[in-house]
Amino acid sequence: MAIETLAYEVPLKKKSYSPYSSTPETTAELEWAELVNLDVSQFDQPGGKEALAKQLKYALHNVGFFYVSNFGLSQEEVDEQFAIGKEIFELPLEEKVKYGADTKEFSYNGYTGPAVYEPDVKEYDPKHNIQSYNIPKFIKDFPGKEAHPGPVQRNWEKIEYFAKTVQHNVIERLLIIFAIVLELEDERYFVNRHQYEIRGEDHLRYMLYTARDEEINKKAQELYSTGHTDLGSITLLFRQPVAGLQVLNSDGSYRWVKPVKGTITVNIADTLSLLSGRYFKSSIHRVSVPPADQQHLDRLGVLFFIRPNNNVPVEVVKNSPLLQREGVYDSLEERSEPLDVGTWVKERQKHIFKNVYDITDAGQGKEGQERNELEAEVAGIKVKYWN
Ligand SMILES: O=C(O)CCC(=O)C(=O)O
Ligand SMILES: [Fe+2]
Repeated sequence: MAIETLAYEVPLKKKSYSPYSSTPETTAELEWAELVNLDVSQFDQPGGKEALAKQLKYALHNVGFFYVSNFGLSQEEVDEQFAIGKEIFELPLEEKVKYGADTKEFSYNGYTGPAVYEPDVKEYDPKHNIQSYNIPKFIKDFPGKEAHPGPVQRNWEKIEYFAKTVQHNVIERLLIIFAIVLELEDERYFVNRHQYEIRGEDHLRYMLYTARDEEINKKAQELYSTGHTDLGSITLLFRQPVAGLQVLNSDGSYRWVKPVKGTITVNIADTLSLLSGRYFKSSIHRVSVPPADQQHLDRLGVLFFIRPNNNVPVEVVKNSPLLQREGVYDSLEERSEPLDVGTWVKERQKHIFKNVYDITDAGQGKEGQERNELEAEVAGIKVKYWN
């Protein structure tokens, strides 16, 4: 059976953009995580999605990270997105801040960087060298291209095509695979909770880590970002070969996540984990300073942060034979009041803005506690941050 017809239109491809040249891979000997690679072009073959579910099951529960390949976008189309990101960050700061995210509303959409949310942030603060430009879904709830800077305006149709192709070829297929893993009668259970046309706080993010001096890297404990879980359903990372991303292994040590050409790196995030009764693992990850031969390179990424629709209740999926057998239903956290995804996302973003960025020194919580001790309750849900 072919994937259901699109509920939204994928616009036609436009003429190609000049590609952003790739950098060589690191020659450093690093401990890489071993991750499965899902060939999502198998999805529509007979027995394809069931085979993919089988392949993914262990990683979903135990690892929370995997790769996706053959997703129907050429390397050239991916490179174009890196070129657009590069052009955005090369704009003068005065121009970028015109499109600054509404941090008072704890929104991420638009430009963020030290100049926007923390003008006096220390240069060794993990957030000092990060800039992002976030674009929400291409739906009527969000402003059109006129609300964005030149490089986004000029490439609007291309970005829309890219985002919707990813939604159709990767996200919807993964959501069906997740339902098959849980043995749900309704394979579209998660798809129906991630409808493109319905408001949700998903976004496409161009993200740049600017290379820093050795001395500053040392003060920052050799980290670009400290350990965390993502808050949405899944995160997709289109990457260049600059190593940095690390996942916390079951033995308590971090492993590097290799950028593999032709793949998207995917990780499971908190909200999907919550919907699965925490059976799906929201992976703990961080970004290290790159290995010595890449430390001088700026590190650009193109990411998708996927979330369920705002009107979806944060509640564990019912009637999963797998969750039943695994005893997940017997040990669920009680909730006294219903919570919807929109409220949860907003409260969590507020918490991240107020607490996670408010660190007095690299690697420490604001009251001096170690970062791996940071634990809080947000909208009645326990959240944690790690070193
Ligand atoms: O840049 C990366 O590789 C990962 C970024 C990340 O973990 C995040 O933005 O949540
Ligand atoms: Fe993350």
